Amino acid sequence: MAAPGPAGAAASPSPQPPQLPSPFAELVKSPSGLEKVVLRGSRNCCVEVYLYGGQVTSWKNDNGEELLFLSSKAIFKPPKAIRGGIPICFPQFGTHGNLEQHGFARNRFWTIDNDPPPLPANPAIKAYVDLILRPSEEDLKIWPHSFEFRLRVALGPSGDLSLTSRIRNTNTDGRPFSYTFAYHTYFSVSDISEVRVEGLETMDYLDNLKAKERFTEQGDAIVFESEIDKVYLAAPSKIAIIDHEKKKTFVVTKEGLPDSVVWNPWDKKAKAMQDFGDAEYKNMLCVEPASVEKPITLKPGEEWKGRLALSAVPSSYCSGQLDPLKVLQG
Ligand SMILES: O=P(O)(O)OC[C@H]1O[C@@H](O)[C@H](O)[C@@H](O)[C@@H]1O
Repeated sequence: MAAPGPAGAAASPSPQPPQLPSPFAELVKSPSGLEKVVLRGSRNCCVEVYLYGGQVTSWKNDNGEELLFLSSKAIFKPPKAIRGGIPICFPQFGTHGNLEQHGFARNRFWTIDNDPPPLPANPAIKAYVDLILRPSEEDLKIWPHSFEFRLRVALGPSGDLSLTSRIRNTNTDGRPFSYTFAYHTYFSVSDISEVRVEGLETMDYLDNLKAKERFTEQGDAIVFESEIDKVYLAAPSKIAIIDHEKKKTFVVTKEGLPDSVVWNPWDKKAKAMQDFGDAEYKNMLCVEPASVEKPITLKPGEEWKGRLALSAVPSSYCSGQLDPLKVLQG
């Protein structure tokens, strides 16, 4: 029996934080009061995932260098989604439907899922966390479908970050549902005018700045001189973001996600966003593996899987040595 406290009342044990299956994952409270899971890898390698939005907000390499962009003006207070990292757009990407822009998953509280159905085993991955989102009564009023959305965030031994989403239709009334989806990934870059994206040249895209009209990308790799908001269709499974100044290449690998959005608000839109610094557009680029053009449809009991894997490798492109095909084909 517990010993009585000073006032004679039984001492209540201090609440224990939930145990996570990975010894390299820890649940902590951020200064904003929101909870986040910290995944630790070798040396200074580290990933942070907020339960709010199921959102990765930080990915650091061995040297402790931040690889994702998070706005200095990001608001960590519901219902605002956190500006930066990797927001999850579900069940709607952008304005492709009647829901709020980018759907509601990014501003809901997810919970830790300590007993998810197994994923293919990868013994090399020691730092991971599984989250789950189910719709609330309120959510069912705006999107009348029952679902389970399981998200695994994993930090690989060489510092690679992967996100695996599994979405299951749990409707009991026999109805299918359809959705669009994106991993709205904000990369940190040295200077947007020194960046090029390879893998999307010659692709068809829908231009969000031109009423979603369809065009074909011309010429070489994508470079940035003004606002861009394009949905590249049937994009390849590997895309390279080459940062000349940092001599770094991000390799974005996607599975189950045919499209890829590329977004930078540039100066005018940056100024109009309350949670984004006026000049921050220079230091970020969104490349967002997505399924936008053709919504995904699931019948009751069916499950969809979409995976994003990110790695950051040194590049020597500025000296003209890098063969883009080597980056894209491994
Ligand atoms: O401000 P939000 O809702 O986070 O959206 C940011 C941008 O997200 C991009 O994915 C969209 O293509 C843009 O049209 C949008 O402006």
